[in-house]
Amino acid sequence: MTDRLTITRPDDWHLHLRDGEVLQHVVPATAAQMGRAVVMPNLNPPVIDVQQALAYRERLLAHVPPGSQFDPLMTLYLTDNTSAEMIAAAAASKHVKAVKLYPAGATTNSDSGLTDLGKLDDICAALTEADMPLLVHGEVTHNQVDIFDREKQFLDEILTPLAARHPKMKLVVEHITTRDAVEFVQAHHDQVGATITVQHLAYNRNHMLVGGIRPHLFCLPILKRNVHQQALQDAVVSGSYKFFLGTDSAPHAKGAKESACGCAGCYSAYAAIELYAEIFEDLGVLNKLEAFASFNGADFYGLPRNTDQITLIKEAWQVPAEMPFGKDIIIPLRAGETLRWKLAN
Ligand SMILES: NC(=O)N[C@@H](CC(=O)O)C(=O)O
Ligand SMILES: [Zn+2]
Ligand SMILES: [Zn+2]
Repeated sequence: MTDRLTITRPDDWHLHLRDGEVLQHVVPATAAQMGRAVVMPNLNPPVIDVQQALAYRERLLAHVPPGSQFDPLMTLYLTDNTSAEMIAAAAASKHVKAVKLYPAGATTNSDSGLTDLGKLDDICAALTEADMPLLVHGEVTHNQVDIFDREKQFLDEILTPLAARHPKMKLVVEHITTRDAVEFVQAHHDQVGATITVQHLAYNRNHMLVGGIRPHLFCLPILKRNVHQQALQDAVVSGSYKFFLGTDSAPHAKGAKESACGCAGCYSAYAAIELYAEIFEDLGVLNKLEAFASFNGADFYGLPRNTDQITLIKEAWQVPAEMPFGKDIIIPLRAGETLRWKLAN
């Protein structure tokens, strides 16, 4: 039985850190384990240009503990006003690594998202030119489309033709949740990859809805039926280099989740690598954790792999029932439960 696992330091290729006083909690949590994280730009108001991204990065760096080399990789939020010049400027900056597409209204703070997807072609041409990836929250937002079908419909309606028109553009389908998305990624060339979260590997919609509604498992895209969870598990078991770690850790205060109109998002960053390790072990592929967590994403982005290592120890510990979150508290994923792996420090 493995009771110690040393791997190259991982990176989180999809992370929400928010802003303001909660940074004192969430930045050190990720910096304790990840070498880098792709920081999502859906602040309110969103991060739309290089200047804002660099200013946000400074606010993040102010909370990185001394001695940590944690490097926040910044993203720009695509709006109807994003221009090819703004993308060229982002590519020329050292710290902006990608552009994020939120269809307007798709998720938390996406009201400034692209309303006219017809504008995407110019953006994609500029991204291809800059060799910068387009990150997508892949869900359509039409009222008539069922929430469980929104990812598949986005793939069929938007991403399949877009990838065909821009075959050289790097495209990351973020936080995939369906068998359709796994097949989409597998069917494309190496320029198309995907992030997979802890919650979409560990849960399906029954976990969220049977025996009572569990608001802390509500995230977007929403948890799907078990055959889709199985397809995501098969994708990581396959060891394909097209899939990589992206927690989509998306913290919201307890009250914002336990509400008549609760926010979407799970807080997993506090123990991201431990949570993935447990899942990979359950799937019998602990030996594939390192590539998923520490190699595939860096290779996809064309960035060097981290050179230092982390060690996980087989040591049971209990996740706190709640954690401080600025003036609020937050209920982490798996609150009160026992985790099997612990990061050594
Ligand atoms: N994943 C979520 O459920 N929520 C994210 C937004 C997102 O990534 O779609 C958030 O910012 O809260
Ligand atoms: Zn999203
Ligand atoms: Zn997200």
